[in-house]
Amino acid sequence: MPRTHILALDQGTTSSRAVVFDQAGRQVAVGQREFTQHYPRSGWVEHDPLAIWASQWSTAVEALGKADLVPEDIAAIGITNQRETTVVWERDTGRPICPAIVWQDRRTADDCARLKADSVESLFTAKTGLRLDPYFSGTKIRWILENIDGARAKAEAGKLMFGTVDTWLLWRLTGRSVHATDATNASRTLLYDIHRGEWDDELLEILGIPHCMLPEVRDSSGVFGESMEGIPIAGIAGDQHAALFGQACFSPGMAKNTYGTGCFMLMNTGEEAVTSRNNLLTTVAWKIGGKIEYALEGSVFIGGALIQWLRDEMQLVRSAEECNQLAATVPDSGGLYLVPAFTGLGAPHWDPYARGAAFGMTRGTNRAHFCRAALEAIAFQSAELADCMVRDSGIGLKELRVDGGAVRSDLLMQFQADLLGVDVLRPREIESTAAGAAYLAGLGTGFWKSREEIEGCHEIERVFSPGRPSDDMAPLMAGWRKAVERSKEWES
Ligand SMILES: Nc1ncnc2c1ncn2[C@@H]1O[C@H](COP(=O)(O)OP(=O)(O)O)[C@@H](O)[C@H]1O
Ligand SMILES: O=P(O)(O)OC[C@H](O)CO
Repeated sequence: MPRTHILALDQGTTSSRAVVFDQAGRQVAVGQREFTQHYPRSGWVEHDPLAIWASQWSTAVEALGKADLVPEDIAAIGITNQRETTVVWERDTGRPICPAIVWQDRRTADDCARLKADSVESLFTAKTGLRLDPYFSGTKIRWILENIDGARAKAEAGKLMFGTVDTWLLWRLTGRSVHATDATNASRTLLYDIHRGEWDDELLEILGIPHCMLPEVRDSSGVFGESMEGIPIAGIAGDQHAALFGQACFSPGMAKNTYGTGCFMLMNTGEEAVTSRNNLLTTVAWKIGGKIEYALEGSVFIGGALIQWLRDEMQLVRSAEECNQLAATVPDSGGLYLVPAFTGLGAPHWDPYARGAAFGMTRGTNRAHFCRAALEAIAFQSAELADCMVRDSGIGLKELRVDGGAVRSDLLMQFQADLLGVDVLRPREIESTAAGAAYLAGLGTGFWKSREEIEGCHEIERVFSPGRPSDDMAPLMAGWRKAVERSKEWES
């Protein structure tokens, strides 16, 4: 019997998802499960690696069940994942030695500041395309080696394994036999030279991380191993890279923005690793057929999570939909700006000490204004990224492809188009991340033959065109920039 479907495992920050795709690239079933976030101290964010694994596994079972398929129907598995989140486990027992340190975690801010004072940031940036920020895995690994009893000795003796979440899932899926990652995930660790395409011994030495802990780095598309059910695992990419692929942004200058927990804008720059002069990151778009293609990236830490915060912590609304309905009852935010620097600020500000703030409140400020300001904040942050990207690449943005949970908000999409002054294209399947993982796995096994075939699977559901003159938008953007400046260096 021919294998007819691809299974994408999309391990996100707040939930694990499994999505089954058919040959036409259409989603036929989805399983999704949230798992617990742990905030043991201010600025710390942790996950239980076993909860990640259990939730991911159960969503796969759920999705196959919903699609009425058995493992023998699946041609390949693609894995895509929250990036940078750091897992360290024992080679022998498979037991994690501590909770996973999540990408949002700021515990290594002081370590990064010390490294900056040692003037090594330019070295890290030149090799990795990143910055010395607690966001990335490198200083998180060092924290574990220095703070978990016996970890350093065990690591040096080859008894510990490091992995980003893709590696952790791959290792479990293959019955603990394959310890590997792909070049996109490696490019988020601060340890990988994106130009040479290798782990970098000089950076490992500076951070005191033994090479033997690291996974082998492979292409993003191609067979990594087989799951215990005999399904080839044939594609791996960090979620933002997978979304770029899933949105068929295959040519230089094409860009996408994903509105999930955070917002991540990536622009394909082809074979050229463009160095940013505007505080963006240079990253691996994907590695296929042994060839690395690159992207510029702007990473905003809190996007859709601001809406969750209004719902869960502030209890201002019962759902994201209600937030949108309320926001639509007012013509504007009434001068209110919300800066969601809950875990510091990412691109282009890079301030781990910034904290969330609300500015411009008056006696007339109400719940609807908060909802509107929250949606607008997501768009303002993304507009700042687009501005930097255009200046860095020298390529004018022709359109922006969007995806992720928060693009369900028409109000947000329209406001984004108004701010950017270009069309915002929302695809039929807003889960581009999962689609990208599926495409990479499908290409890796011959299920799909070419990028052209994949382009044919990509359908636009709605185009939001700019509807307001730029003269209206410039003062709003100026107000946003003022608010951001005031939220900086709050905690020190
Ligand atoms: N209708 C909506 N309007 C605005 N935001 C929404 C809406 N629906 C979902 N969201 C936001 O989208 C985010 C979830 O998107 P998703 O792509 O699933 O995130 P992740 O992969 O980061 O877990 C949540 O933060 C949620 O608040
Ligand atoms: O889980 P997401 O979709 O918010 O993505 C997280 C990013 O990969 C972090 O860099």
